[in-house]
Amino acid sequence: MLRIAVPNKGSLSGPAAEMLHEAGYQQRRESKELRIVDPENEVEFFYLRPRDIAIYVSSGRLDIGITGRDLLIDSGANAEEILPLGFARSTFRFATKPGTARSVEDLTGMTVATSYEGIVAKHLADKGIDASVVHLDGAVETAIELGVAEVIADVVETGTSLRNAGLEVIGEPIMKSEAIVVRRTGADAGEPKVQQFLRRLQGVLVARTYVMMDYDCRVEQLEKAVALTPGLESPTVSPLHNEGWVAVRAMVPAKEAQRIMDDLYAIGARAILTTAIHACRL
Ligand SMILES: Nc1ncnc2c1ncn2[C@@H]1O[C@H](COP(=O)(O)OP(=O)(O)OP(=O)(O)O)[C@@H](O)[C@H]1O
Ligand SMILES: O=P(O)(O)OC[C@H]1O[C@H](OP(=O)(O)OP(=O)(O)O)[C@H](O)[C@@H]1O
Ligand SMILES: [Mg+2]
Repeated sequence: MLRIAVPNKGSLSGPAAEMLHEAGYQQRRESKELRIVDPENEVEFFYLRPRDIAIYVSSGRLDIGITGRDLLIDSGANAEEILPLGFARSTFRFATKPGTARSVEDLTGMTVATSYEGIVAKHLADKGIDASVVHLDGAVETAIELGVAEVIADVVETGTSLRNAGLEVIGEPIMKSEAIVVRRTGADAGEPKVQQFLRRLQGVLVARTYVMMDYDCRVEQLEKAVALTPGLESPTVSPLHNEGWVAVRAMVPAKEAQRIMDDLYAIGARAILTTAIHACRL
């Protein structure tokens, strides 16, 4: 049975459960459940604190985990990223009150409050900056106002939390993060059960980012049309009953679907349809 760690709370937990559900796995019914077995898929899910997941996986007791890239790096655990999942995207940045510091180099001698001590201490050491780090569990934006630190280092997505606290970012992002699948460093990623799990999640990612496009076009326009919809391998082209026309079917990126439909229409394609993909294996 494959043993998988899933975030039990916070920004990662809802989208992770949703993705697993879309991939056909049973998920817990109540947020208090800490462990469930999905016998049909031969998987056991452990609902753990996102911050602890890389540590459990590195111990080898759990085969796979879903966590954030920033949490993995901060933990220093012996685990590695094997698949990015595209949700809980964020940056990790320094911020302070306007006028305190203009660049990261100005942080020398200051105190930085953060929940990600591992990332911050390493970043400062790599840059050769001598600053102290104070660990806080969360809501670090308030630390400056309350005099615990001059600078914070925190997760930034929209920037609303920083703006509300009257803070501005300093320097470039320390790192970019998103939800990821982790595995113990050096563990056999080719194991069939692990591969099947990854293929299912990849299927969800593709189903979320692509749509199926169908249209009819004149044979003379086929090459131009196929250039607009090359598909993943190559589009399916079938003859129509009316001579001189073909039907084309190809997967296209969902974000570009409307533009592609306009371009296809402009070269004479008609009956252009897009449909959602519910699941796939590439
Ligand atoms: N506002 C946000 N937007 C996108 N991702 C976020 C956001 N806040 C946190 N994350 C990501 O979620 C992960 C942190 O998960 P965690 O559950 O520990 O924190 P949280 O979502 O802030 O919840 P908590 O309320 O427990 O602090 C990290 O990978 C982080 O980058
Ligand atoms: O840039 P934004 O869109 O505002 O998002 C970033 C904020 O979201 C998270 O906070 P959360 O609400 O999880 O609280 P926390 O600080 O207690 O973790 C994170 O720690 C930032 O504070
Ligand atoms: Mg948080």
